[in-house]
Amino acid sequence: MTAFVDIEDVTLVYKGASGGVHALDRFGVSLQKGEFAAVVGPSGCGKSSLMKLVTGLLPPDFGKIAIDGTPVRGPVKMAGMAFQNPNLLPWRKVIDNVLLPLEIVQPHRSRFRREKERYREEAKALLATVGLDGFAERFPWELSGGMQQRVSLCRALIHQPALLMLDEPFAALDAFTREELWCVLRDLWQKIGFTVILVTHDLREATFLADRIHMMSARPGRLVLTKEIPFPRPRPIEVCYEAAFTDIVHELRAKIGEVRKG
Ligand SMILES: Nc1ncnc2c1ncn2[C@@H]1O[C@H](COP(=O)(O)OP(=O)(O)OP(=O)(O)O)[C@@H](O)[C@H]1O
Repeated sequence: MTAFVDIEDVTLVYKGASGGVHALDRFGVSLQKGEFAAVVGPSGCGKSSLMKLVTGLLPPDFGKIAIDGTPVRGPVKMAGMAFQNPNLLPWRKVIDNVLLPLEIVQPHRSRFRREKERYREEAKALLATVGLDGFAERFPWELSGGMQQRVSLCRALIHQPALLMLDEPFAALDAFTREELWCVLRDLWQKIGFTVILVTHDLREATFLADRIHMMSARPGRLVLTKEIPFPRPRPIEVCYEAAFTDIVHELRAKIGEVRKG
């Protein structure tokens, strides 16, 4: 089967006055359509750089990336993105933050004015799916951090991207809210069926959510191992408290420890 996301042998060097930073070295993984992948690794190993390459915000120095068979040569329209900071615009209501990509990304942009009511209904339905029914007309600063991150997920998904790129989206949340949001993401993914690349430091998060976890070495980031997560779907949150789950987390933690020491 051909891969939906194919990252092949990518190398990235940030050029600078002091000789450059070798961020990624011949990194490669591939994802099937609808797969949930997590990328973990020591701090500074090049995880965010990988996200920039896959979304076409930076070109690799070597190697190639293709999405759905098309080489990435510039910003990728079929990707939605969410980051650690929800980055909502404080002067726009929740619904207008969610609608923002539709004002930018074609073909929605040309239709937006004409079909605004339909789009607003879609945004409200998506907000309801993440538990924010009735919050569409609020401003971001009236919402908790977890609620803002739910809005950020809706904004990433409103244009129905085939690929969702997440860079530490839950890192700033408390442990309970984080687990709640894992379930929100799990449910959205199961309902809609997009492909996900999740960058995270949290090994429990990766093990709960992902089909496969890819571990990177310390910088320059190389692929060290790929771990298949065997728990059946749908996964209840209780799986995180089972011995088999904890064993995987410990195994990954030990491996990251080795990788950090080089
Ligand atoms: N624009 C840039 N110019 C120069 N060096 C950069 C730039 N962006 C990142 N780097 C360097 O590239 C390396 C990889 O950075 P990156 O942010 O991709 O790592 P990361 O794994 O996401 O880090 P963390 O886990 O701490 O978030 C780091 O050494 C970083 O300092």
